[in-house]
Amino acid sequence: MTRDTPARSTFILTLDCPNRPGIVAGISTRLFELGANIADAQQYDDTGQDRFFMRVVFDIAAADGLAGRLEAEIGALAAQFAMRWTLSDTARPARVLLLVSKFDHCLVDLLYRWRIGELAIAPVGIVSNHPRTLHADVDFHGIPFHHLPVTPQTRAAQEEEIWQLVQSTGTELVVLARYMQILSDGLARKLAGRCINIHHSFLPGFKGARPYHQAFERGVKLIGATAHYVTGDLDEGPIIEQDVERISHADTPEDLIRKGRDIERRVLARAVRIHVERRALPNGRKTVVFGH
Ligand SMILES: Nc1nc2c(c(=O)[nH]1)N[C@@H](CN(C=O)c1ccc(C(=O)N[C@@H](CCC(=O)O)C(=O)O)cc1)CN2
Repeated sequence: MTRDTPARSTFILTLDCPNRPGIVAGISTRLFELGANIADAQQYDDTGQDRFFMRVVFDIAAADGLAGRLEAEIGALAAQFAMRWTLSDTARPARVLLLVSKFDHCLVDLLYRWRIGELAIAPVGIVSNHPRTLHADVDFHGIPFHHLPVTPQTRAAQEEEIWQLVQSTGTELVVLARYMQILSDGLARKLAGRCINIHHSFLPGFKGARPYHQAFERGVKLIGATAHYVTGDLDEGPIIEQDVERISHADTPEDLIRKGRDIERRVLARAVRIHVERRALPNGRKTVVFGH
């Protein structure tokens, strides 16, 4: 951009609504009238649910109060179509709270991708139910670390501390980076649609604890990892991303855990990117994930 070119902002609009004619025309016309340029548009018509999904990336002349005006204009149109919608300024990274337990390979991987600018996130805190000494060799780059130990007796109080942290830091996304505590229904509801977990199996196989040991006993030939939104039903939340790798009869549970670490890391990183780029739209028990 030269000195004379006026600054432009880029926004991502996502929407879903009952399907009917005129949705795309309505959105594109309204954006045109606002002086926006549509750079990318993807849509999906779920004929089974009679529901329409769309993701639009557009740029527009930067101006004070622009986001507020866009929200008012799009909100008026959304009301006509009974849309659920989100509008994000791509210049503002998502504020992310990272939760971890003993195993920090996914956490370290996310911090690396953030540090090199690959992931557009703003880590606001790291929470572990284990002490900082367990991760003594990990540089958290000044991100506040919160040791919040938990027992069955203290779970409610510990979750309240997490919730207070979410609110006080303006957290927009909570990532369970191998956080091995089951969130209560209450906290899962408060974080609906903005809490991602990495489960170390190819769901729906091997839910719950120790999935690699379950897989070893079953004699599988593929292991995998699944990133999903967290709900009150353990490991049942809408799936965002998955991947697998081949294993053999000669692999021990420790081999599966070792091979699984790389799958977990890349699946979680992809899911966080999909979420912060607003490519995942909830669709009942499933998700619509637009291309990238
Ligand atoms: N409400 C939800 N909470 C969590 C989910 C979820 O889908 N919904 N995913 C889990 C992660 N997870 C598997 O990926 C998982 C974590 C923990 C357990 C478990 O049995 N935990 C024991 C304690 C284990 C320990 O202290 O080491 C427990 O909480 O009683 C199973 C699966 C994260 N939370």
